[in-house]
Amino acid sequence: MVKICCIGAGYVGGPTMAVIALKCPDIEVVVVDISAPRIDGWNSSDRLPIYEPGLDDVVRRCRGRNLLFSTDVERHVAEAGIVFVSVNTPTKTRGLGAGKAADLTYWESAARIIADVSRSDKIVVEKSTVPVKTAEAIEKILAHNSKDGIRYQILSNPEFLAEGTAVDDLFKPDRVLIGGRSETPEGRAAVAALKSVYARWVPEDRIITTNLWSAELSKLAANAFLAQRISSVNAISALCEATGADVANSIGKDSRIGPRFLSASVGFGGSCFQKDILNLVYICECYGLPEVASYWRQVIRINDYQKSRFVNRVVSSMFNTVAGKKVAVLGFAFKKDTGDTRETPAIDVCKGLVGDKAVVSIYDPQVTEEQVQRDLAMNKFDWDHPRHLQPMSPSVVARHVSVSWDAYEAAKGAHAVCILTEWDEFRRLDYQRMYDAMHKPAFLFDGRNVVDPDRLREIGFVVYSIGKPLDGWLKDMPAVA
Ligand SMILES: NC(=O)c1ccc[n+]([C@@H]2O[C@H](COP(=O)([O-])OP(=O)(O)OC[C@H]3O[C@@H](n4cnc5c(N)ncnc54)[C@H](O)[C@@H]3O)[C@@H](O)[C@H]2O)c1
Ligand SMILES: O=c1ccn([C@@H]2O[C@H](COP(=O)(O)OP(=O)(O)O[C@H]3O[C@H](CO)[C@@H](O)[C@H](O)[C@H]3O)[C@@H](O)[C@H]2O)c(=O)[nH]1
Repeated sequence: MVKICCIGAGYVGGPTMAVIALKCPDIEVVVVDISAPRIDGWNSSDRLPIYEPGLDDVVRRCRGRNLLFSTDVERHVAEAGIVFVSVNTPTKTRGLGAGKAADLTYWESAARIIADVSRSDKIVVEKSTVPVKTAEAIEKILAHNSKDGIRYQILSNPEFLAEGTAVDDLFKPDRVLIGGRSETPEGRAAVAALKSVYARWVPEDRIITTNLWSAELSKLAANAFLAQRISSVNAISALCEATGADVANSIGKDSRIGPRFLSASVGFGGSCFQKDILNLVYICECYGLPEVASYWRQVIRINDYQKSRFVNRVVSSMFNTVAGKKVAVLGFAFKKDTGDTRETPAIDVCKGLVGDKAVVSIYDPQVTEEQVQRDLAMNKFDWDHPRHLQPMSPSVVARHVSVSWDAYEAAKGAHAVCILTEWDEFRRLDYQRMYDAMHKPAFLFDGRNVVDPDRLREIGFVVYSIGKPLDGWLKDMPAVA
Protein backbone atom coordinates (compact mmCIF):
# COMPACT_ATOMS: atom_id res chain seq x y z
CA MET A 1 0.00 0.00 0.00
CA VAL A 2 1.30 3.48 -0.88
CA LYS A 3 1.72 5.59 2.25
CA ILE A 4 1.24 9.32 2.55
CA CYS A 5 2.22 11.20 5.69
CA CYS A 6 1.23 14.80 6.36
CA ILE A 7 3.15 16.85 8.93
CA GLY A 8 0.69 19.33 10.49
CA ALA A 9 -2.85 18.37 11.54
CA GLY A 10 -4.37 21.83 11.26
CA TYR A 11 -7.10 23.51 9.20
CA VAL A 12 -5.37 22.40 6.00
CA GLY A 13 -3.63 19.12 6.91
CA GLY A 14 -6.70 17.58 8.60
CA PRO A 15 -9.39 18.18 5.93
CA THR A 16 -7.03 17.73 2.95
CA MET A 17 -5.76 14.38 4.11
CA ALA A 18 -9.25 13.22 5.13
CA VAL A 19 -10.46 13.87 1.58
CA ILE A 20 -7.43 12.12 0.02
CA ALA A 21 -8.10 9.11 2.28
CA LEU A 22 -11.76 9.09 1.30
CA LYS A 23 -11.06 9.29 -2.44
CA CYS A 24 -8.09 6.88 -2.42
CA PRO A 25 -9.00 3.85 -0.28
CA ASP A 26 -5.84 2.06 -1.47
CA ILE A 27 -3.57 4.71 0.03
CA GLU A 28 -2.73 4.77 3.74
CA VAL A 29 -2.84 8.37 4.97
CA VAL A 30 -1.34 9.37 8.31
CA VAL A 31 -1.57 12.91 9.68
CA VAL A 32 1.04 13.69 12.32
CA ASP A 33 1.49 16.65 14.64
CA ILE A 34 3.67 17.63 17.59
CA SER A 35 0.55 18.84 19.39
CA ALA A 36 -0.92 15.93 21.36
CA PRO A 37 -4.22 17.77 22.13
CA ARG A 38 -4.74 18.35 18.39
CA ILE A 39 -4.18 14.70 17.57
CA ASP A 40 -6.45 13.66 20.48
CA GLY A 41 -9.09 15.95 18.99
CA TRP A 42 -8.85 14.31 15.56
CA ASN A 43 -9.18 10.91 17.23
CA SER A 44 -12.09 11.98 19.40
CA SER A 45 -15.53 10.54 18.80
CA ASP A 46 -17.48 13.68 19.70
CA ARG A 47 -15.74 16.92 18.64
CA LEU A 48 -13.03 17.35 16.02
CA PRO A 49 -10.48 20.11 16.72
CA ILE A 50 -11.94 22.29 13.96
CA TYR A 51 -15.53 23.00 12.94
CA GLU A 52 -16.05 22.56 9.20
CA PRO A 53 -19.36 21.57 7.57
CA GLY A 54 -19.28 17.98 6.23
CA LEU A 55 -15.90 17.15 7.79
CA ASP A 56 -17.23 14.89 10.57
CA ASP A 57 -18.77 12.62 7.99
CA VAL A 58 -15.61 12.34 5.85
CA VAL A 59 -13.44 11.62 8.91
CA ARG A 60 -15.91 9.08 10.30
CA ARG A 61 -15.90 7.19 6.99
CA CYS A 62 -12.13 6.68 6.76
CA ARG A 63 -10.61 7.08 10.25
CA GLY A 64 -9.31 3.69 11.37
CA ARG A 65 -9.59 2.38 7.79
CA ASN A 66 -6.90 4.20 5.80
CA LEU A 67 -6.79 7.47 7.78
CA LEU A 68 -4.77 7.75 10.99
CA PHE A 69 -3.88 10.65 13.27
CA SER A 70 -0.71 10.27 15.33
CA THR A 71 1.96 12.10 17.32
CA ASP A 72 4.60 9.59 16.16
CA VAL A 73 6.06 11.97 13.59
CA GLU A 74 9.35 10.10 13.07
CA ARG A 75 7.87 6.68 12.43
CA HIS A 76 5.23 7.76 9.94
CA VAL A 77 7.53 10.12 8.04
CA ALA A 78 10.09 7.32 7.78
CA GLU A 79 7.53 4.91 6.37
CA ALA A 80 5.89 7.26 3.84
CA GLY A 81 6.70 7.62 0.14
CA ILE A 82 5.05 11.03 -0.09
CA VAL A 83 5.38 13.53 2.78
CA PHE A 84 3.15 16.61 2.77
CA VAL A 85 4.26 19.52 4.95
CA SER A 86 1.32 21.58 6.14
CA VAL A 87 2.71 23.37 9.16
CA ASN A 88 2.01 26.96 10.13
CA THR A 89 4.04 29.69 8.40
CA PRO A 90 3.24 32.77 10.51
CA THR A 91 4.43 36.35 10.15
CA LYS A 92 7.79 36.91 11.85
CA THR A 93 7.43 38.78 15.12
CA ARG A 94 11.12 39.53 15.66
CA GLY A 95 14.35 40.21 13.80
CA LEU A 96 14.86 40.63 10.07
CA GLY A 97 11.56 41.23 8.29
CA ALA A 98 9.54 41.31 11.55
CA GLY A 99 5.88 42.16 10.91
CA LYS A 100 6.13 41.15 7.22
CA ALA A 101 8.29 38.16 6.35
CA ALA A 102 7.10 34.57 6.79
CA ASP A 103 8.54 32.74 9.77
CA LEU A 104 9.81 29.45 8.39
CA THR A 105 10.92 28.01 11.75
CA TYR A 106 8.23 25.35 11.75
CA TRP A 107 8.81 24.50 8.08
CA GLU A 108 12.54 24.15 8.58
CA SER A 109 12.09 21.96 11.66
CA ALA A 110 9.75 19.70 9.65
CA ALA A 111 12.37 19.49 6.86
CA ARG A 112 15.06 18.57 9.34
CA ILE A 113 12.89 15.82 10.83
CA ILE A 114 12.39 14.41 7.31
CA ALA A 115 16.15 14.45 6.71
CA ASP A 116 16.83 12.83 10.10
CA VAL A 117 14.45 9.92 9.87
CA SER A 118 14.31 9.05 6.16
CA ARG A 119 15.75 5.71 5.11
CA SER A 120 14.25 5.69 1.59
CA ASP A 121 13.69 8.18 -1.27
CA LYS A 122 10.81 10.59 -0.69
CA ILE A 123 8.62 13.06 -2.46
CA VAL A 124 8.24 16.10 -0.18
CA VAL A 125 5.19 18.24 -0.91
CA GLU A 126 5.07 21.85 0.14
CA LYS A 127 1.44 22.36 1.19
CA SER A 128 1.96 25.32 3.51
CA THR A 129 1.89 28.79 1.97
CA VAL A 130 5.52 29.87 1.71
CA PRO A 131 7.67 32.62 0.14
CA VAL A 132 8.86 32.14 -3.43
CA LYS A 133 11.99 29.94 -3.60
CA THR A 134 11.31 28.15 -0.29
CA ALA A 135 11.36 24.85 -2.15
CA GLU A 136 14.94 25.58 -3.21
CA ALA A 137 15.91 26.26 0.40
CA ILE A 138 14.28 23.02 1.51
CA GLU A 139 16.08 21.14 -1.26
CA LYS A 140 19.34 22.45 0.18
CA ILE A 141 18.50 21.42 3.75
CA LEU A 142 17.53 17.95 2.62
CA ALA A 143 20.47 17.53 0.23
CA HIS A 144 23.00 18.63 2.87
CA ASN A 145 21.54 16.31 5.49
CA SER A 146 20.78 13.35 3.25
CA LYS A 147 21.82 9.96 4.64
CA ASP A 148 22.89 6.91 2.58
CA GLY A 149 22.34 8.68 -0.76
CA ILE A 150 18.63 9.13 -0.16
CA ARG A 151 17.09 11.36 -2.82
CA TYR A 152 14.30 13.86 -2.35
CA GLN A 153 12.00 15.44 -4.88
CA ILE A 154 10.36 18.66 -3.70
CA LEU A 155 6.97 19.65 -5.08
CA SER A 156 4.95 22.77 -4.43
CA ASN A 157 1.24 22.01 -4.12
CA PRO A 158 -0.37 25.07 -2.50
CA GLU A 159 -3.84 24.71 -1.03
CA PHE A 160 -6.69 26.97 -2.11
CA LEU A 161 -9.51 25.78 0.18
CA ALA A 162 -11.45 28.40 2.11
CA GLU A 163 -12.61 27.72 5.65
CA GLY A 164 -16.32 27.08 6.08
CA THR A 165 -16.40 25.43 2.64
CA ALA A 166 -13.23 23.33 2.94
CA VAL A 167 -14.80 19.96 2.19
CA ASP A 168 -16.68 21.20 -0.89
CA ASP A 169 -13.58 23.05 -2.09
CA LEU A 170 -11.52 19.87 -1.74
CA PHE A 171 -14.13 17.73 -3.49
CA LYS A 172 -14.48 20.18 -6.38
CA PRO A 173 -11.41 22.40 -6.57
CA ASP A 174 -11.26 25.14 -9.23
CA ARG A 175 -7.74 23.91 -9.82
CA VAL A 176 -5.00 21.80 -8.26
CA LEU A 177 -1.57 23.29 -8.78
CA ILE A 178 1.58 21.16 -8.78
CA GLY A 179 5.00 22.74 -9.20
CA GLY A 180 8.07 20.59 -9.71
CA ARG A 181 11.37 20.19 -11.53
CA SER A 182 10.15 19.36 -15.02
CA GLU A 183 13.73 19.65 -16.30
CA THR A 184 14.72 16.31 -14.72
CA PRO A 185 13.21 12.82 -15.20
CA GLU A 186 12.97 12.38 -11.40
CA GLY A 187 11.15 15.72 -11.13
CA ARG A 188 8.68 14.74 -13.86
CA ALA A 189 8.07 11.36 -12.19
CA ALA A 190 7.35 13.04 -8.84
CA VAL A 191 4.87 15.44 -10.44
CA ALA A 192 3.19 12.50 -12.18
CA ALA A 193 2.98 10.56 -8.89
CA LEU A 194 1.21 13.40 -7.08
CA LYS A 195 -0.99 14.13 -10.08
CA SER A 196 -2.16 10.50 -10.07
CA VAL A 197 -3.39 10.94 -6.48
CA TYR A 198 -5.57 13.96 -7.32
CA ALA A 199 -6.65 12.49 -10.66
CA ARG A 200 -8.79 9.95 -8.73
CA TRP A 201 -11.43 12.66 -8.33
CA VAL A 202 -10.25 15.91 -9.96
CA PRO A 203 -10.71 16.22 -13.75
CA GLU A 204 -7.34 16.29 -15.52
CA ASP A 205 -7.91 19.70 -17.07
CA ARG A 206 -8.11 21.16 -13.57
CA ILE A 207 -4.72 19.84 -12.54
CA ILE A 208 -2.12 22.39 -13.57
CA THR A 209 1.57 21.54 -13.54
CA THR A 210 4.25 24.19 -13.51
CA ASN A 211 7.66 24.98 -12.05
CA LEU A 212 8.27 25.30 -8.32
CA TRP A 213 8.48 29.06 -7.96
CA SER A 214 5.44 29.70 -10.18
CA ALA A 215 3.36 27.44 -7.95
CA GLU A 216 4.65 29.21 -4.83
CA LEU A 217 4.00 32.69 -6.20
CA SER A 218 0.58 31.73 -7.63
CA LYS A 219 -0.67 31.09 -4.12
CA LEU A 220 0.45 34.47 -2.77
CA ALA A 221 -0.82 36.23 -5.91
CA ALA A 222 -4.25 34.56 -5.73
CA ASN A 223 -4.73 35.62 -2.11
CA ALA A 224 -3.53 39.13 -2.90
CA PHE A 225 -6.05 39.43 -5.76
CA LEU A 226 -8.91 38.13 -3.59
CA ALA A 227 -8.10 40.43 -0.69
CA GLN A 228 -7.63 43.34 -3.07
CA ARG A 229 -11.22 42.93 -4.29
CA ILE A 230 -12.49 43.16 -0.72
CA SER A 231 -10.38 46.23 0.02
CA SER A 232 -11.58 47.80 -3.25
CA VAL A 233 -15.24 47.25 -2.38
CA ASN A 234 -14.63 48.37 1.20
CA ALA A 235 -12.94 51.56 0.01
CA ILE A 236 -15.93 52.24 -2.25
CA SER A 237 -18.27 51.43 0.67
CA ALA A 238 -16.97 54.49 2.54
CA LEU A 239 -17.71 56.68 -0.48
CA CYS A 240 -21.16 55.09 -0.88
CA GLU A 241 -22.03 55.98 2.70
CA ALA A 242 -20.83 59.54 2.18
CA THR A 243 -22.79 60.02 -1.06
CA GLY A 244 -25.82 57.78 -0.54
CA ALA A 245 -24.88 55.62 -3.54
CA ASP A 246 -25.10 51.80 -3.63
CA VAL A 247 -22.94 50.24 -6.35
CA ALA A 248 -21.69 46.72 -5.49
CA ASN A 249 -24.59 44.94 -7.18
CA SER A 250 -24.30 46.84 -10.46
CA ILE A 251 -20.51 46.49 -10.54
CA GLY A 252 -20.76 42.73 -10.06
CA LYS A 253 -23.15 42.35 -13.00
CA ASP A 254 -20.29 43.18 -15.35
CA SER A 255 -19.19 39.70 -16.35
CA ARG A 256 -15.56 40.89 -16.53
CA ILE A 257 -15.75 41.79 -12.83
CA GLY A 258 -18.19 39.15 -11.57
CA PRO A 259 -20.24 39.14 -8.36
CA ARG A 260 -18.05 37.10 -5.99
CA PHE A 261 -15.84 38.66 -3.33
CA LEU A 262 -17.61 41.98 -3.67
CA SER A 263 -19.37 42.03 -0.29
CA ALA A 264 -18.47 45.10 1.71
CA SER A 265 -17.66 44.13 5.29
CA VAL A 266 -16.14 45.29 8.53
CA GLY A 267 -12.88 43.95 7.07
CA PHE A 268 -11.40 40.67 5.99
CA GLY A 269 -9.91 38.35 8.58
CA GLY A 270 -8.60 34.82 8.70
CA SER A 271 -5.17 33.30 8.98
CA CYS A 272 -4.16 33.88 5.36
CA PHE A 273 -4.90 37.18 3.67
CA GLN A 274 -2.99 39.58 5.91
CA LYS A 275 -0.10 37.19 6.49
CA ASP A 276 0.29 36.29 2.82
CA ILE A 277 0.05 39.88 1.56
CA LEU A 278 2.61 41.06 4.11
CA ASN A 279 4.81 38.23 2.92
CA LEU A 280 4.32 39.39 -0.69
CA VAL A 281 5.18 42.95 0.34
CA TYR A 282 8.39 41.72 1.93
CA ILE A 283 9.34 39.67 -1.12
CA CYS A 284 8.78 42.71 -3.38
CA GLU A 285 11.00 44.82 -1.12
CA CYS A 286 13.70 42.13 -1.17
CA TYR A 287 13.62 42.13 -4.98
CA GLY A 288 14.03 45.94 -5.04
CA LEU A 289 10.43 46.71 -6.03
CA PRO A 290 9.26 49.28 -3.44
CA GLU A 291 6.43 50.63 -5.63
CA VAL A 292 4.97 47.16 -6.05
CA ALA A 293 5.35 46.53 -2.32
CA SER A 294 3.51 49.72 -1.44
CA TYR A 295 0.70 48.90 -3.91
CA TRP A 296 -0.05 45.63 -2.08
CA ARG A 297 0.49 47.12 1.36
CA GLN A 298 -2.38 49.47 0.63
CA VAL A 299 -4.74 46.47 0.60
CA ILE A 300 -3.88 45.90 4.27
CA ARG A 301 -4.09 49.62 5.07
CA ILE A 302 -7.64 49.84 3.70
CA ASN A 303 -8.57 46.77 5.72
CA ASP A 304 -7.28 48.40 8.92
CA TYR A 305 -9.07 51.62 7.96
CA GLN A 306 -12.34 49.73 7.49
CA LYS A 307 -12.16 48.23 10.99
CA SER A 308 -11.41 51.56 12.68
CA ARG A 309 -14.02 53.32 10.52
CA PHE A 310 -16.60 50.87 11.87
CA VAL A 311 -15.63 51.57 15.50
CA ASN A 312 -15.67 55.32 14.86
CA ARG A 313 -19.15 55.04 13.36
CA VAL A 314 -20.44 53.19 16.43
CA VAL A 315 -18.98 55.68 18.89
CA SER A 316 -19.91 58.85 16.97
CA SER A 317 -23.50 57.68 16.41
CA MET A 318 -23.96 57.11 20.13
CA PHE A 319 -23.30 60.77 21.06
CA ASN A 320 -19.53 60.27 20.82
CA THR A 321 -19.41 58.16 23.97
CA VAL A 322 -19.88 54.49 24.71
CA ALA A 323 -18.35 54.70 28.20
CA GLY A 324 -20.14 52.28 30.50
CA LYS A 325 -22.66 51.35 27.78
CA LYS A 326 -23.30 47.71 27.03
CA VAL A 327 -22.66 46.85 23.37
CA ALA A 328 -23.66 43.40 22.10
CA VAL A 329 -21.38 41.83 19.49
CA LEU A 330 -22.98 39.12 17.36
CA GLY A 331 -20.32 36.96 15.73
CA PHE A 332 -16.65 36.69 16.61
CA ALA A 333 -15.36 34.16 14.04
CA PHE A 334 -13.68 35.67 10.94
CA LYS A 335 -16.48 34.33 8.70
CA LYS A 336 -19.53 32.12 9.03
CA ASP A 337 -19.39 28.32 9.31
CA THR A 338 -16.08 28.24 11.15
CA GLY A 339 -15.01 28.62 14.76
CA ASP A 340 -11.68 30.09 13.60
CA THR A 341 -10.91 33.51 15.08
CA ARG A 342 -7.43 34.05 13.66
CA GLU A 343 -7.11 37.72 12.59
CA THR A 344 -10.88 38.15 12.89
CA PRO A 345 -11.93 41.82 12.51
CA ALA A 346 -13.93 41.28 15.73
CA ILE A 347 -10.68 41.46 17.72
CA ASP A 348 -9.89 44.98 16.53
CA VAL A 349 -13.50 46.13 16.81
CA CYS A 350 -13.87 44.81 20.38
CA LYS A 351 -10.53 46.33 21.39
CA GLY A 352 -11.61 49.64 19.82
CA LEU A 353 -14.94 49.64 21.68
CA VAL A 354 -13.31 48.74 24.99
CA GLY A 355 -10.71 51.45 24.30
CA ASP A 356 -13.66 53.85 24.37
CA LYS A 357 -14.79 52.21 27.64
CA ALA A 358 -17.74 50.20 26.32
CA VAL A 359 -18.84 47.01 28.11
CA VAL A 360 -18.93 44.34 25.42
CA SER A 361 -21.06 41.19 25.43
CA ILE A 362 -20.26 38.69 22.67
CA TYR A 363 -22.28 35.84 21.19
CA ASP A 364 -20.89 33.47 18.54
CA PRO A 365 -22.31 29.98 17.97
CA GLN A 366 -18.84 28.41 17.54
CA VAL A 367 -16.42 30.44 19.63
CA THR A 368 -15.77 29.74 23.31
CA GLU A 369 -15.22 32.31 26.04
CA GLU A 370 -11.69 30.99 26.57
CA GLN A 371 -10.87 31.62 22.90
CA VAL A 372 -12.29 35.16 22.99
CA GLN A 373 -10.28 36.01 26.10
CA ARG A 374 -7.08 34.60 24.58
CA ASP A 375 -7.60 36.53 21.35
CA LEU A 376 -8.17 39.80 23.16
CA ALA A 377 -5.11 39.35 25.38
CA MET A 378 -2.71 38.38 22.60
CA ASN A 379 -0.21 40.59 20.78
CA LYS A 380 -0.51 41.03 17.00
CA PHE A 381 0.93 38.09 15.00
CA ASP A 382 1.41 35.88 18.10
CA TRP A 383 -1.69 33.79 17.38
CA ASP A 384 0.02 31.55 14.84
CA HIS A 385 2.76 30.35 17.17
CA PRO A 386 2.52 27.50 19.70
CA ARG A 387 0.76 28.45 22.94
CA HIS A 388 3.90 28.58 25.05
CA LEU A 389 5.29 31.22 22.66
CA GLN A 390 2.25 33.48 22.97
CA PRO A 391 3.12 36.12 25.59
CA MET A 392 -0.16 37.33 27.04
CA SER A 393 -0.46 40.83 28.42
CA PRO A 394 -2.61 41.02 31.58
CA SER A 395 -5.64 42.23 29.73
CA VAL A 396 -7.60 45.34 30.52
CA VAL A 397 -9.76 44.35 27.57
CA ALA A 398 -10.76 41.00 29.05
CA ARG A 399 -12.32 42.63 32.12
CA HIS A 400 -14.71 44.61 29.96
CA VAL A 401 -15.75 41.73 27.74
CA SER A 402 -18.05 38.82 28.50
CA VAL A 403 -19.33 35.97 26.36
CA SER A 404 -22.94 34.97 26.22
CA TRP A 405 -24.38 31.74 24.79
CA ASP A 406 -27.48 33.42 23.41
CA ALA A 407 -27.92 36.44 21.12
CA TYR A 408 -30.88 37.77 23.15
CA GLU A 409 -28.93 37.53 26.39
CA ALA A 410 -26.05 39.42 24.78
CA ALA A 411 -28.41 42.20 23.65
CA LYS A 412 -30.41 42.44 26.89
CA GLY A 413 -29.93 45.89 28.43
CA ALA A 414 -27.58 46.91 25.59
CA HIS A 415 -27.51 50.29 23.87
CA ALA A 416 -26.27 48.80 20.61
CA VAL A 417 -25.86 45.56 18.67
CA CYS A 418 -22.92 45.08 16.27
CA ILE A 419 -23.05 42.24 13.73
CA LEU A 420 -19.49 41.18 12.91
CA THR A 421 -19.94 37.70 11.36
CA GLU A 422 -22.53 36.74 8.75
CA TRP A 423 -23.89 33.62 10.52
CA ASP A 424 -27.18 32.54 8.86
CA GLU A 425 -28.94 32.39 12.22
CA PHE A 426 -28.50 36.18 12.60
CA ARG A 427 -30.87 36.66 9.64
CA ARG A 428 -33.60 34.79 11.51
CA LEU A 429 -33.37 36.44 14.94
CA ASP A 430 -36.44 38.06 16.51
CA TYR A 431 -35.21 41.65 16.36
CA GLN A 432 -38.45 42.99 17.88
CA ARG A 433 -37.73 40.90 21.00
CA MET A 434 -34.18 42.22 21.05
CA TYR A 435 -35.33 45.82 20.61
CA ASP A 436 -37.81 45.52 23.45
CA ALA A 437 -35.02 44.48 25.85
CA MET A 438 -32.58 47.26 24.84
CA HIS A 439 -32.03 50.87 25.95
CA LYS A 440 -33.45 53.51 23.61
CA PRO A 441 -32.48 54.79 21.18
CA ALA A 442 -31.47 51.25 20.20
CA PHE A 443 -28.69 51.04 17.61
CA LEU A 444 -27.84 48.23 15.22
CA PHE A 445 -24.51 48.37 13.37
CA ASP A 446 -24.42 45.71 10.68
CA GLY A 447 -20.84 45.06 9.54
CA ARG A 448 -21.90 42.23 7.23
CA ASN A 449 -25.14 43.39 5.61
CA VAL A 450 -27.05 40.56 7.27
CA VAL A 451 -30.27 42.35 8.27
CA ASP A 452 -32.92 44.14 6.23
CA PRO A 453 -32.35 47.75 7.38
CA ASP A 454 -35.84 48.96 6.41
CA ARG A 455 -37.54 46.28 8.50
CA LEU A 456 -35.36 47.10 11.50
CA ARG A 457 -36.00 50.82 11.10
CA GLU A 458 -39.74 50.05 11.21
CA ILE A 459 -39.17 48.33 14.56
CA GLY A 460 -37.49 51.49 15.81
CA PHE A 461 -33.76 50.76 15.53
CA VAL A 462 -31.25 53.31 14.30
CA VAL A 463 -29.57 51.15 11.67
CA TYR A 464 -26.13 51.34 10.08
CA SER A 465 -25.49 48.87 7.23
CA ILE A 466 -21.94 48.97 5.99
CA GLY A 467 -21.62 50.59 2.54
CA LYS A 468 -25.35 51.44 2.35
CA PRO A 469 -26.99 54.87 2.33
CA LEU A 470 -27.05 56.33 5.85
CA ASP A 471 -30.28 57.11 7.68
CA GLY A 472 -30.91 60.65 8.97
CA TRP A 473 -29.57 59.99 12.46
CA LEU A 474 -26.21 58.74 11.25
CA LYS A 475 -25.82 61.57 8.72
CA ASP A 476 -26.16 64.05 11.58
CA MET A 477 -23.43 62.29 13.58
CA PRO A 478 -20.39 62.23 11.27
CA ALA A 479 -17.48 60.06 12.36
CA VAL A 480 -14.18 61.92 12.51
CA ALA A 481 -11.10 59.90 13.49
N1 LIG B 1 -6.28 27.79 7.05
C1 LIG B 1 -6.51 27.85 5.77
O1 LIG B 1 -7.63 28.05 5.33
C2 LIG B 1 -5.38 27.69 4.79
C3 LIG B 1 -5.69 27.50 3.44
C4 LIG B 1 -4.65 27.33 2.52
C5 LIG B 1 -3.33 27.35 2.95
N2 LIG B 1 -3.06 27.54 4.27
C6 LIG B 1 -1.63 27.46 4.67
O2 LIG B 1 -1.40 26.14 5.16
C7 LIG B 1 -0.47 26.17 6.25
C8 LIG B 1 -1.11 25.53 7.47
O3 LIG B 1 -2.23 26.31 7.84
P1 LIG B 1 -3.26 25.80 8.95
O4 LIG B 1 -4.34 26.81 8.98
O5 LIG B 1 -3.58 24.36 8.70
O6 LIG B 1 -2.33 25.92 10.25
P2 LIG B 1 -2.59 25.29 11.70
O7 LIG B 1 -1.88 26.15 12.66
O8 LIG B 1 -4.04 25.02 11.87
O9 LIG B 1 -1.85 23.85 11.63
C9 LIG B 1 -0.46 23.70 11.58
C10 LIG B 1 -0.09 22.51 12.46
O10 LIG B 1 1.29 22.20 12.24
C11 LIG B 1 1.81 21.69 13.48
N3 LIG B 1 3.26 21.73 13.45
C12 LIG B 1 4.08 22.81 13.42
N4 LIG B 1 5.37 22.41 13.36
C13 LIG B 1 5.37 21.06 13.34
C14 LIG B 1 6.39 20.06 13.27
N5 LIG B 1 7.68 20.41 13.16
N6 LIG B 1 6.04 18.76 13.30
C15 LIG B 1 4.72 18.41 13.38
N7 LIG B 1 3.71 19.30 13.44
C16 LIG B 1 4.03 20.61 13.41
C17 LIG B 1 1.19 22.59 14.53
O11 LIG B 1 1.19 21.97 15.81
C18 LIG B 1 -0.24 22.78 13.96
O12 LIG B 1 -1.16 21.85 14.52
C19 LIG B 1 -0.07 27.63 6.42
O13 LIG B 1 1.09 27.86 5.68
C20 LIG B 1 -1.24 28.38 5.80
O14 LIG B 1 -0.86 29.64 5.31
C21 LIG B 1 -4.05 27.69 5.19
O1 LIG C 1 -16.85 39.47 -0.43
C1 LIG C 1 -16.21 39.16 0.59
C2 LIG C 1 -15.59 37.89 0.73
C3 LIG C 1 -14.87 37.62 1.90
N1 LIG C 1 -14.79 38.55 2.88
C4 LIG C 1 -14.00 38.24 4.09
O2 LIG C 1 -12.72 37.84 3.72
C5 LIG C 1 -12.17 36.95 4.69
C6 LIG C 1 -11.62 35.70 4.02
O3 LIG C 1 -12.67 34.94 3.49
P1 LIG C 1 -12.43 33.64 2.58
O4 LIG C 1 -11.46 33.96 1.52
O5 LIG C 1 -13.75 33.15 2.16
O6 LIG C 1 -11.84 32.60 3.65
P2 LIG C 1 -10.37 32.00 3.90
O7 LIG C 1 -10.55 30.72 4.60
O8 LIG C 1 -9.52 33.04 4.54
O9 LIG C 1 -9.79 31.65 2.45
C7 LIG C 1 -8.82 32.45 1.78
O10 LIG C 1 -7.52 32.16 2.25
C8 LIG C 1 -7.17 30.76 2.11
C9 LIG C 1 -5.82 30.58 2.76
O11 LIG C 1 -4.76 30.94 1.95
C10 LIG C 1 -7.17 30.41 0.62
O12 LIG C 1 -6.81 29.03 0.47
C11 LIG C 1 -8.55 30.67 0.04
O13 LIG C 1 -8.53 30.39 -1.36
C12 LIG C 1 -8.92 32.13 0.30
O14 LIG C 1 -10.26 32.38 -0.15
C13 LIG C 1 -13.30 36.67 5.68
O15 LIG C 1 -13.15 37.48 6.82
C14 LIG C 1 -14.54 37.07 4.90
O16 LIG C 1 -15.60 37.46 5.73
C15 LIG C 1 -15.39 39.79 2.75
O17 LIG C 1 -15.28 40.63 3.63
N2 LIG C 1 -16.09 40.06 1.60
